[in-house]
Amino acid sequence: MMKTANTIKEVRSILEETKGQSIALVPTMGYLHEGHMALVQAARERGDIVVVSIFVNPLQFGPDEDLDSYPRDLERDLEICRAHGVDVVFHPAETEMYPKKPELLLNLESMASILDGVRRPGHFEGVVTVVNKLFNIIRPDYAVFGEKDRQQLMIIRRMTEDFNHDIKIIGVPTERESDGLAKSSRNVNLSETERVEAAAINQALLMGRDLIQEGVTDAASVKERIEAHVVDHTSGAIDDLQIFTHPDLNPVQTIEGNAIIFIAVKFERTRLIDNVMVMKNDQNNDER
Ligand SMILES: Nc1ncnc2c1ncn2[C@@H]1O[C@H](COP(=O)(O)OP(=O)(O)OP(=O)(O)O)[C@@H](O)[C@H]1O
Ligand SMILES: CC(C)(CO)[C@@H](O)C(=O)[O-]
Ligand code: BAL
Repeated sequence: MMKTANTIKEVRSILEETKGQSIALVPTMGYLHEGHMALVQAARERGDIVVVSIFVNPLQFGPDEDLDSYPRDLERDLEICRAHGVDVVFHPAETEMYPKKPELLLNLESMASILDGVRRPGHFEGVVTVVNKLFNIIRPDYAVFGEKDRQQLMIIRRMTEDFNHDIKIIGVPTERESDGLAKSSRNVNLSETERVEAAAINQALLMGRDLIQEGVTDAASVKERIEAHVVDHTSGAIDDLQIFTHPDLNPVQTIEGNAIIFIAVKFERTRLIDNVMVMKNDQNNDER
């Protein structure tokens, strides 16, 4: 039977009883969807005990961001977890995670000097701080994150290494709606029209990927074509659009090797992100 815990003491005592079994943690901010369940599935394949944490972490939201309108529905989330065989849900209150204003915040260097590290100042510091706390509270053997938030995944891998956490970080490919839109809790905050338009984000990325694979090497022209597609098909504004080398995340002008295209699009109430990997030397892309 699934167990739920609201306090650190409770979750530790539940996990104490599972001693000797491996633990796989799936950190989330709730309002769960099939993307989260792909993470749960990956966790289930590795760990004996699957723990899902649900915590909307205020520390990773900027003052003008959507902390208040971030969708929440704990009862629905618990039902979904139960139906997917999750063993433990950890759902702490803000006062449990931050009884005091943290004196120590983790600071980030170059990996947060691009993309959402720049667009959302302080965001990744908030993410790595809470993930570091979750790692210390749950002490998992595995922790699972989505490639939709690829920069986050890369930063968490690095934080795990820097802090010598003995935890294997698992990355899971992006789950998509049938029209290609990356599943995201925030999609519910799109208007009906925006939801239809938002399919153009992934279409544009795939078009960019195709151009590169057909031999276009000039990053600026690829970006221009992607931008034109999004502008023509949506009412959203491009907040960010960058092509970086994979896996080093260096800015690229002439695309010669593997690359990642990142995009962020702002609709009226909602900012969506997506990315695709472009493997130049073989056809083994991680996306459709
Ligand atoms: N479509 C998806 N496919 C795979 N993993 C996903 C997907 N959406 C979210 N995740 C992963 O789920 C974990 C928890 O993410 P979170 O709770 O913020 O959900 P989200 O849908 O990304 O919400 P948001 O709307 O805030 O972007 C993260 O590791 C994230 O990368
Ligand atoms: C990893 C995470 C749960 C930390 O709050 C969050 O950034 C998310 O949901 O991706
Ligand atoms: N999915 C990343 C969490 C955030 O946007 O704050």
